[in-house]
Amino acid sequence: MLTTCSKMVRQLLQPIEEKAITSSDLGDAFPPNCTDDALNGEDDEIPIVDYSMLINFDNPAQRSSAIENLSKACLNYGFFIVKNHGIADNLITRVYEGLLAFFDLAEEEKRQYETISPSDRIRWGKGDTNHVSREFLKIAAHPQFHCPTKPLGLGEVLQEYSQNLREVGLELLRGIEKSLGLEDLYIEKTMKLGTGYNFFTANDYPQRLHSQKRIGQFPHCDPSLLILLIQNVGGGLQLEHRGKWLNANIEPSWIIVNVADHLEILTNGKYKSALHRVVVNNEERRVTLPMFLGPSLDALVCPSPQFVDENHPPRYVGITYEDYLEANQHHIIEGKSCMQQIRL
Ligand SMILES: O=C(O)CCC(=O)C(=O)O
Ligand SMILES: [Fe+2]
Repeated sequence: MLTTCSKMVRQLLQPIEEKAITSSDLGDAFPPNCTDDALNGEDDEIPIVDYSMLINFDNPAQRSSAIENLSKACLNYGFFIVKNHGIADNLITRVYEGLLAFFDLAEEEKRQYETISPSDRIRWGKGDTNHVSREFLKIAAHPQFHCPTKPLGLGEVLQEYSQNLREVGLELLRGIEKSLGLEDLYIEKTMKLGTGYNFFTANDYPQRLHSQKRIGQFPHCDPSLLILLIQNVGGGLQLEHRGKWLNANIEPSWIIVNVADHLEILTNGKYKSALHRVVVNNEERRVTLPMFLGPSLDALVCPSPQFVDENHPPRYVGITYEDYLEANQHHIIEGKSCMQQIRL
């Protein structure tokens, strides 16, 4: 029944053509002349969540205060920095080293991952136009973990990091469901997180020698429930907050988390998917690793009854995570947003 419903929705989705990016597509967020002023972000504060307080179950006052912070951050910003997450600095350093070593491989080694077939769980690509310069590696990490075989050891490091990060992400979701007044494990159960589909996108933005090609990624939102990102050097990522772009000046050992499309759908728009973009730093090569912590591919995601009443009608069509990811002929490793198509 659910599958039929989701299939019908899928047929209703109008394909959006993917097109090459040109300067005329830059929109308000990136005016065609791309002056430095238009690309600059502001250094306002970003909310911080202390993870060690969130998991301090022996100290209810500390845990409540962390949940309160989570709640304000999700409601007023849609993003926050996580400190004291317990993932060893040394493991994070090895992740950056492994990714840099992958991107440093000869191009013919990486090209084997360029194909776009429905069965792909690893995908490599690069873009280098007038405005954008980025190389990426996408890998599915859960329920099955996939990784290129070279460089040696990358798979082990990423898998260990992925397991650690997943635990942090699940704990954050438990805090979030508490902040929303939902029963314990509500998100885990309804989104079938035991088989939750998680993927990574590793991004490599080369250093810039000129003020052009500063755009790493155009403004966008992403699918999944939460996105947990680390970056080897500060600067680059900007998140939209009340009409301003805030610089995510986070240290290599911190995690920046943002609310993504499927938490917006589940909460019927109470928590909003965070709009973000990347404007790269001119001096340093920057590697980032967001993890997209999502529902199970077969989970039907629709506004939960707790957020729907006479005054708050459902704002989104229910659709399985898999159908959402595959809308517009995208494959599930692509991770493209299609919120505008499911808004009611
Ligand atoms: O590299 C970044 O800072 C952000 C990456 C991102 O937004 C993405 O890969 O979807
Ligand atoms: Fe993104």
